[in-house]
Amino acid sequence: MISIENVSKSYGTLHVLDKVNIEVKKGEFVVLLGASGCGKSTLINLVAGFVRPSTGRVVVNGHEVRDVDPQSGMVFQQYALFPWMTVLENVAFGLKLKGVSKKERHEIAQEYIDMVGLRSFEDAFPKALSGGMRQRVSIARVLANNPDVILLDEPFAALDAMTRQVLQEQLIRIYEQSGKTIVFITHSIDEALLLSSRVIVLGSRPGKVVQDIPNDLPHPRNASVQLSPRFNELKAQIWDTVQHEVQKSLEART
Ligand SMILES: Nc1ncnc2c1ncn2[C@@H]1O[C@H](COP(=O)(O)OP(=O)(O)OP(=O)(O)O)[C@@H](O)[C@H]1O
Repeated sequence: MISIENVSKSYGTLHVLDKVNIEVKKGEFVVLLGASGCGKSTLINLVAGFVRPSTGRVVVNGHEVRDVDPQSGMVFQQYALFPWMTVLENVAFGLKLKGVSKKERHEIAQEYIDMVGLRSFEDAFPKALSGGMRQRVSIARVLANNPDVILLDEPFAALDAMTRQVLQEQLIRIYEQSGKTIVFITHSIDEALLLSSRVIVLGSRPGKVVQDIPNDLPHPRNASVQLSPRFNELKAQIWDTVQHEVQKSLEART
C-alpha cells in the first residue's frame, strides 16, 4: 500500500533522513517512534506529498507521490478546522470539493460525526468545542473523504491524559471497523503499543529505521491491554532502542 524506497531527505545542509526503506501493507496500523528531530514528521509529510524526497521515492497504492496526494488524509497535532464552518460543514468539506451532492455529503458527514461521538454537535462552530472534540472533528473529516491511507502526526499530543485515552480507544474501534491503512506518529511507547499493529523506531538524525517490530497484542483492544505481561515485554524491547537513540541525539547536540 505504501512503499518508501531508499528515501533520503535534506533541508539545505541538514541531512534529516538517510536511505529509509519501509513497506506498509494494506490494513496495517504503523506507529513511527523516535527522538525529537529524527525526521518523523518529514517522513509522514513525504507520504502525504507535502514534502518531496531528495533521493528515492514514495509509492502509495501503485502511484508515485509527486504532489499533495488525495489518496491520503492527514490529521495534524493542531486541529486544522475552518473556524467559519460548522462541524457538519467541516466534515463535509472534502466531499463538497469532490462534487458530491449536498444531501449525500451531509448523510456521509453525519455517519462519521456519529462514529466519533459528536452527534448533536453538527451545527456547532469549532470555537465552541473542546480540544478533544475538535480533534474528533478532524478525524471525522478525514474518514468522510474515505482515503486509502490515514496519516496522523501526533494527533493527541496537545490533549489532556483522559481525553487522550478516550480518543485512543475510539481510534482503535475505527481501525478495527474500517480496516484502514494508518500511519501514526507519537513520542509515547505506550500509545504506540496500544494502537499499532507494527512499531517502527527511527534512529537519531539522520533518521533511518533502527527497529521494526510487529505488535501481536490481541484485538478487540482497549486500554486494559497495557496491564498485560506481553505489553510490558514489547515495551521493554522498544524502550531499550528508544533510550539508546535519544541518548545519541542528546550527545549530538552537546
Ligand atoms: N521545512 C523545513 N526546512 C528546514 N528544516 C526543516 C524543515 N522541516 C523540518 N526541518 C528540520 O528537520 C529536522 C527533522 O524535523 P521533523 O519535524 O521531521 O522531526 P520529528 O522527528 O518529527 O521531530 P519532533 O518529534 O520534534 O516533532 C529538524 O531538525 C527540523 O528542524
